[in-house]
Amino acid sequence: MAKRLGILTSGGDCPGLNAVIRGAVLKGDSVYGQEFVGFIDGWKGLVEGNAIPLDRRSVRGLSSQGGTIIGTSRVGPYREPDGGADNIRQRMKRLGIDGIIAIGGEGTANAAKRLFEDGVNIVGVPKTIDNDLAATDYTFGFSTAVEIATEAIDRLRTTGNSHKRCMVLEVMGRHAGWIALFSGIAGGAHAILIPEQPETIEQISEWVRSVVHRGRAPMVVVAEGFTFPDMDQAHSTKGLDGFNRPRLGGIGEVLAPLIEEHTGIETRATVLGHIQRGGAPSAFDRVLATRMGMAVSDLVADEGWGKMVALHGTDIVRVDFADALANLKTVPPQSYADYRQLFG
Ligand SMILES: Nc1ncnc2c1ncn2[C@@H]1O[C@H](COP(=O)(O)OP(=O)(O)OP(=O)(O)O)[C@@H](O)[C@H]1O
Ligand SMILES: O=P(O)(O)OC[C@H]1O[C@](O)(CO)[C@@H](O)[C@@H]1O
Ligand SMILES: [Mg+2]
Repeated sequence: MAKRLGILTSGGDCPGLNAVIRGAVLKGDSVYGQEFVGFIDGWKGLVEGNAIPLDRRSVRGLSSQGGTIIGTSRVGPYREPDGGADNIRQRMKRLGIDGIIAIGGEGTANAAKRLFEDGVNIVGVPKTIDNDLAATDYTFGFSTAVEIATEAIDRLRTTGNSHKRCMVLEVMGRHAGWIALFSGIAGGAHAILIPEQPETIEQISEWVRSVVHRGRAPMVVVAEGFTFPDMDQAHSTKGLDGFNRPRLGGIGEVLAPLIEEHTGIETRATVLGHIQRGGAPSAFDRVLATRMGMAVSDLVADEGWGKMVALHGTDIVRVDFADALANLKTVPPQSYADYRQLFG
């Protein structure tokens, strides 16, 4: 049985990461006698051998804390000169680590899958506020992000109503519009624009005008990955991230003046940004993250290398990395079409 485990958090942070760490350490310690270390700043800490001990005392009170106490980064495990499976296996041997628990999104899971195929003992826990991992029905962090975005919509509506303005709220969602869709429905938005379905400015303006004709102030929610039909990639003016992908954000600021130009209605944009990723997790996310942490302790006790824990219905199950990564979970066209009937 694997006794000494290294935990890392990789990719964007997400409310609930600390609750996973706490759940794993508490269950591992009390049920299996497992010991844990935390690698600092994701794969970087593993590659550089930078680890801190994680015992019961160090995870005290963690389930309500946002962020990750062991840090995160977008540095990959194959980075030269110290990365790669051989170096990592040697590093683990030197530190007496039997297996790695990688908590992260799709990129982290892809890196973990590759390490597993190269002979590293590794398991995964899925995380992302975007909720776009097909492996699991919900990821922790998503509920928190939706709560924050919904509160933002509620607040924007009172100021929009007072000034009779059109308000545009931009939320995260690179490939999937789940945060936009859920918060938009919860907040009664008049149009919800998601990466999965381009819409023309003419259509958006028609929805906005019809709201104004009813004497209401329009509320539009747009995901950062939304595109107009003539755009071949999402709006990006902020350079590349650590893994050379365009940093998104700012489509709301493009959309607002276009709405104003096409409708004559004064329009303001707000970009919610990292506020939706920071701070305390919702109660739902704390519970989900704690359950996933406890389940991953069981998984390593069974030496279920190459698998991730996931939520299926109300159960926490185990899935192979390969199956988990087959597809991204995007908003189904039919589901969007149903809600779209309510726009305007
Ligand atoms: N296919 C891959 N092979 C090896 N390493 C990868 C692969 N994909 C991603 N990585 C590494 O793993 C890191 C984490 O992935 P990424 O930055 O996409 O975050 P993530 O885990 O998907 O979380 P987020 O949801 O915030 O994007 C990347 O920055 C990159 O260094
Ligand atoms: O600012 P960062 O850390 O690069 O992350 C931004 C990205 O992270 C995500 O929230 C996914 O975690 C995306 O929606 C967004 O594009
Ligand atoms: Mg990613």
